[in-house]
Amino acid sequence: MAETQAEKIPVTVLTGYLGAGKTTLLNRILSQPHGKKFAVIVNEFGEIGIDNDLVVGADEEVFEMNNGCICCTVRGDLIRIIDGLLRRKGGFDGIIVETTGLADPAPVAQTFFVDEEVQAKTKLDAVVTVADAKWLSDRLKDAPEAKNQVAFADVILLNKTDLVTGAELDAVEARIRGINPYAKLYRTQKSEIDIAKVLNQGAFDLERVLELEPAFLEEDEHHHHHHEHGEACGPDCGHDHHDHGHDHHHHGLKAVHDEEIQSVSFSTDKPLDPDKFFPWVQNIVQVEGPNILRSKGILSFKDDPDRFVFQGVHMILDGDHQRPWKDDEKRLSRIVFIGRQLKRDLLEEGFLACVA
Ligand SMILES: Nc1nc2c(ncn2[C@@H]2O[C@H](COP(=O)(O)OP(=O)(O)OP(=O)(O)O)[C@@H](O)[C@H]2O)c(=O)[nH]1
Repeated sequence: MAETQAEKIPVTVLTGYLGAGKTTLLNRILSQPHGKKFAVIVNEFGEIGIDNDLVVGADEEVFEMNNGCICCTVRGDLIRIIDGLLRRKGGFDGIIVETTGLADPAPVAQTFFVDEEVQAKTKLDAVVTVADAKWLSDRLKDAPEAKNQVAFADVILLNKTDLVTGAELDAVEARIRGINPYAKLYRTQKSEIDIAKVLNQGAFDLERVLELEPAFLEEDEHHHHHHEHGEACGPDCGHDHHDHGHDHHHHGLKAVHDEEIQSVSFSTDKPLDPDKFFPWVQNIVQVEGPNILRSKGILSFKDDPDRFVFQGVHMILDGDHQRPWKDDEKRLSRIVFIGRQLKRDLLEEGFLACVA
């Protein structure tokens, strides 16, 4: 039976470069008393699942695609997860897909037009891009996916307005407008926005996407490129190579390789010494800051009942006690760095030297 547009579940794709404020926005959406039931799909670029734990009220409705390889698996994985969601009883008022900061939104958006089953039951409502007012101009120069994220947006949150001057803000807004004059744009701090401006936009305009990327709906067989991404694919990278053909040539995904953006992550079950950890991490992001785009960690400190969560964007670090470790929870300290030319051995040695 044919379903009308109205009966389809709206899907919001939340994108934005590393550390721009996507998770902050997601948490806002989930915390507001809207009385709606959302399914959240979190896709992350990293070897260890951390994003999932940072989402408030994470439960079985948070699906993490911890595939370590953004380009090749995201679409197959996404289809599998959405198929699973659609089979669940009760249904959802909406699906929110938070993409990795490095993702080109094109293949994600493509999912909702190419897969028949998904297409029958869902509709892409809007691509919402969170842009970092402080770093976006730099990323537009060196990261094609940052440009694509702006280009694909229906709604743009120009976030972190507190970190720039009024003149800088006007300049970055002008850059955005040069790339995407159509999107609704809101200036925000801590991604604070009325969710009615983000959800149920009915804004995704396929025509405009086709204009930007004429090859958008082309099918082809080029799905053997994942090894270009080297570090991104671990030995347990669960690729589904039989998934729907997707086309790397047309989506600028090679840029991920060309720029050698990679992630390294480490973990230890031995408690850390905060007096060793903080000086170390502060120093490393100062020294390696330009190369470290993003860092994050969930840490267990000696004699501390609370989980400590920290995040960094370049050399700006932010951290806090999150909540007590649960009795049945493994007190594992995990840390992830995403960046260019990362010195894995140096980082690992430094991190492990913080054990109490
Ligand atoms: N100064 C400032 N910091 C902000 C603002 N919004 C978010 N942050 C901080 O920026 C960091 C990154 O925010 P997240 O919401 O985790 O960003 P993200 O886009 O989800 O990051 P990834 O998932 O790593 O790509 C956090 O430490 C936030 O607290 C803002 O408006 N101003």
